[in-house]
Amino acid sequence: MANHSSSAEPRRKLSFHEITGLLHYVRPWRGRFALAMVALLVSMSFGLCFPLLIGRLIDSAMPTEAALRVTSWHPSINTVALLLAGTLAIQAVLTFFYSYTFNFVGENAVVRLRQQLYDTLLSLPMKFFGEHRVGELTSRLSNDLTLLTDTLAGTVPQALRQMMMLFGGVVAIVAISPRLSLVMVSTFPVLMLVAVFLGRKVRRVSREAQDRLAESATIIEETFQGIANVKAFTNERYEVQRYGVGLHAYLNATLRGVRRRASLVSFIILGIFGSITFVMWYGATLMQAGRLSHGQLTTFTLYTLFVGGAVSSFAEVFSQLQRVLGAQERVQELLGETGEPAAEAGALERFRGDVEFAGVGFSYPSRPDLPVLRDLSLAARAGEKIALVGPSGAGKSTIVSLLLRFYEPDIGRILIDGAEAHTLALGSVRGNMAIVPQEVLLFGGSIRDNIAYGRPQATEEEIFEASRRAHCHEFISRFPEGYGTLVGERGVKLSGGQRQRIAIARALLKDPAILILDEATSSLDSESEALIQEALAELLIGRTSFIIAHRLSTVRQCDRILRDRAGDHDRKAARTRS
Ligand SMILES: Nc1ncnc2c1ncn2[C@@H]1O[C@H](COP(=O)(O)OP(=O)(O)OP(=O)(O)O)[C@@H](O)[C@H]1O
Repeated sequence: MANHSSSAEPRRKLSFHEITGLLHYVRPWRGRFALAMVALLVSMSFGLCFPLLIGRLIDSAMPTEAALRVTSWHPSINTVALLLAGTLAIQAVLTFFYSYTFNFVGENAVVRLRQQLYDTLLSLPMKFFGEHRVGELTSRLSNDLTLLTDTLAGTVPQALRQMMMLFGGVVAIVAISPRLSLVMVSTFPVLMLVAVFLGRKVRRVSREAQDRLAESATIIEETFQGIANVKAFTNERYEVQRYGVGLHAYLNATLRGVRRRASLVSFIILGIFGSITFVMWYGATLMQAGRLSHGQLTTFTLYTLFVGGAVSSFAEVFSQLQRVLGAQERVQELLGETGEPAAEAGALERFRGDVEFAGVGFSYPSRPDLPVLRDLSLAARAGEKIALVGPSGAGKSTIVSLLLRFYEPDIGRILIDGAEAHTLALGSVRGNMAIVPQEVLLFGGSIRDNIAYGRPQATEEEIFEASRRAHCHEFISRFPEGYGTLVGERGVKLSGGQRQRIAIARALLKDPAILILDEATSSLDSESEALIQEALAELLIGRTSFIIAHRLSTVRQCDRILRDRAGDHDRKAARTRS
């Protein structure tokens, strides 16, 4: 997945505006960031003094005529050595400071962004989650944001550093010997042109190799997903062969890339050493003619290395910036999605529990041509129990989703206590409802936390009370750590019946006016079943309940049945009090 996305990364033009846009994320720490910048600039200035001092050190040892002509300042070897030591010490301290600060700001900025993104994602409507894959969203939260941290903490400072090296270096070499600079610079365009040309070819091939690898990964994924099929049809050989063909294509593309990369590397090494030799040769002739001192040539060579290093690092900086701008665009896209109006149950309005569906028609946004509900009408007075019965795919869960306002109906109205649901605060609508699902999902935490999920501000006593009424107090108390017992991967594993009763306790704690119950289809032993039935009876009292029913006994206890016999949307409501 990661491979694939990186290989599919489109090439894009970098604009100055976009790059500076990245700095937007560090605004809350702009003081520190600016200070780190200053430290970086000062540290680099000291770094640029280094070749100069080394040159002076050599000239102090060999005070030739040419050396004496360079400057009137002729310090002793030890003075220069001390200055060098001082420069290095200051540089070390500043480097520690700026690299720590850039990382501090980068990490903080991205932690904040992660939080913001998670916040936005959670507020998005269900429609959004129907259209995006979970893998894609977690990849945004992890990969894209990690890339952003690396850039803010690493690439931005690196780009600044290299830019300074380049300009400082070029100015220095021109100042030392314009002639020699001309010779050096003349070798550059040829080198750069060939490197860019070869680099482009390498990139194209390595992208192709990544695509081939992603394709063969897809073969593995498909095979493992359908492993039962593969084995049943004894197609193992066939799959191995299919994978082999994919791998071969990858290998061919990779080797093509390797050949090109090898020629690029050998060319670059030849180019660098060749131009240094060329420059040194010309420098040596200047030195022989007494027009350049030993120290100057050394200084010149060191600056040349600085400039060469800076130029060669730009390719990497650019590709990193390109990748991060792509990532940033995707993150911004997500941040720009419109969320649901705040669903927190702030000022909760207490509903009576009258619910009415009036001529409701609905199809899912992803499949607009396939109506799921057509002209559904149903009125439930406060406290009534409605059984939703019908074959799989009839639309029972869809009715519940509309009630919870995960989606809005295409036509018709849903009324709660006589008011149109979409005019009520979303927080109040959901705050007045609780759902006991068929498969209860417990979070990795304590049993107490899991029950309090229904009302996080509930007191300990209220939690105990809800557990007693849901018949789970007894089994929880039997655990050595009681309500503090951890559930989930690292804790105890609860049975299906126990988890259901915890979900009932959770709903009791929430004390909703409207209850949605998706009855479990799996059969439990009769004792567990009896406990759940008792707990449910307690929970249903005085609430409007929508029960997705699978058992006749449950249906019998309901006031009304909404039935879809064949999934042909021919629904009729019938009163069947037994
Ligand atoms: N998120 C969705 N996007 C698109 N179509 C959906 C979505 N959820 C359900 N459907 C479709 O809507 C129809 C009704 O589904 P729903 O889940 O409401 O049925 P159900 O009666 O609850 O079935 P079951 O008893 O199997 O849970 C089905 O045809 C299903 O394929």
